[in-house]
Amino acid sequence: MLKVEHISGGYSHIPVVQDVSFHVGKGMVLGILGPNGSGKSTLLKLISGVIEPTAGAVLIDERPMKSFSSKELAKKMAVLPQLHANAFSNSVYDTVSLGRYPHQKGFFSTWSKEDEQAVERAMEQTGVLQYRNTMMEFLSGGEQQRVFIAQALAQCSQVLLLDEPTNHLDISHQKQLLDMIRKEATENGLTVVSVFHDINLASLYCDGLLLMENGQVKAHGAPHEVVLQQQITEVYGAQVSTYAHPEIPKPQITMMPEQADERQTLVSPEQFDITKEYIRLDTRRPLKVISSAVHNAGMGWYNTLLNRSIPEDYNIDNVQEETLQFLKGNGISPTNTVVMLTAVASKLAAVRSFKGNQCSITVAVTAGVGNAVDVTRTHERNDLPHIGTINTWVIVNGKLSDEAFFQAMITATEAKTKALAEEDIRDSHTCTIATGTATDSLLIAATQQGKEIPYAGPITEVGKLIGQGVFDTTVQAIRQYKQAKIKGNG
Ligand SMILES: Nc1ncnc2c1ncn2[C@@H]1O[C@H](COP(=O)(O)OP(=O)(O)OP(=O)(O)O)[C@@H](O)[C@H]1O
Repeated sequence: MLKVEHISGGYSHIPVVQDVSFHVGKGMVLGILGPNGSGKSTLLKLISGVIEPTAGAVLIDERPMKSFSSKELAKKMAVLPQLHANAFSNSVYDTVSLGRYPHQKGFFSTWSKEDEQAVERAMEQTGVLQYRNTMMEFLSGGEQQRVFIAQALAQCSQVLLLDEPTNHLDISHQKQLLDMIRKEATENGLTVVSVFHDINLASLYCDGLLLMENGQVKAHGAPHEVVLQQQITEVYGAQVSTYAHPEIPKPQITMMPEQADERQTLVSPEQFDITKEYIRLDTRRPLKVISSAVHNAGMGWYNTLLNRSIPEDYNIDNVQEETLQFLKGNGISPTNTVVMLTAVASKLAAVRSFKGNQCSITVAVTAGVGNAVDVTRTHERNDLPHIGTINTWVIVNGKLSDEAFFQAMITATEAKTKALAEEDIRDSHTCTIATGTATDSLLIAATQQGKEIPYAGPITEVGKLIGQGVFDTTVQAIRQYKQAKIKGNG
């Protein structure tokens, strides 16, 4: 649809954009990214013909842009510029209607039904219908921005060029506008080229991204090929971190602030609060946590870890709501706390620390093994999970990479399984050695301070600590559980 071939150009012979080429297919959205002054707006001006290229060409449907009359071109391409100097002394309706100029025929133009429909539709799409008779100067910056977008849409062109369309818009209107543009592209074949300052928005809404640096193309491709941690850090000169969007396959970035919280946090068993109701750890600085807990599972940052002792007849169907009530009732922040549940009495928890040369860990385990299962034989049974759970926490005084977090989970699970074998814990149905229970939960947390620990497999220092630590602590917790059962107070 739109082809830009080796285009160069700038202002009064100052070359800004140099040798830029790309192609945008019908119905595609291309986002132009780059730091201030990298030439994004100049590139848009070269494409729209506002400034004459010194080299290269722009083609629409394989036809050179130069060969279009200005009215013909306006039917093909609509432009939303960054600044709107002559915006005022018009009503909203009149401003949007200006977008129909290219469709007027003859010297005495007539306003057709089609013109009226296009204006009404554009005002509706951008949510400015309610302001139709209001003068532009009485609107907020964001409302004016939406009117100008309506004007560009009313033009009903095949290509839409936008320069920071979400500038001035709050998050709700950003979403509304970009959802609408995306829909116009996908459903009605509108081709869009838009400058973005917000890399995350560009990644969410664009099919392709073009990253500019000093007037040249630094990278061009799908969002996952352009939004790369090192590339963005280098081009923008700002330390960023990339992460996956939690719901859709689009990369996102976040800034890394210079002023991090540097208070040293070291977790040790003495900091655990063990009451009748729970085993609790509070830390000064949040821990990075990955867990299969019942409350705040997954990956996140939390100041409080809770392994809550519940009665055997606890109603698990209402667990989310009940947990929330429990936390609120005890003045514990629901958004800052990870919660596990156990039917084992808190006093039977084993909490121990293990020290290496580079890091240390604390392991806390409650081991209710009355209903242990052999995972390799559970396909032979069809009963529901019974209460009886091994809850394992591993807290590392150190900085784990993502890879190390997952390796720590594997290492801890293997060590737990070995502890069950050591203690001859068996599946009551198959009489084979159990590998865990039906509802085991695991938590790996780290202070994320100090030099990064890249791996946590069994032959790394932290892996060795986790292997020995989880094994010893689980064995101790199982023995305490067995003892209590014998005495009848477990
Ligand atoms: N009208 C102009 N006359 C002369 N130089 C200009 C003009 N407009 C922009 N420039 C220069 O061209 C270079 C690129 O500017 P441009 O506006 O294209 O960058 P940009 O990537 O859109 O920046 P921003 O993110 O700040 O909007 C800058 O060095 C700028 O000073």
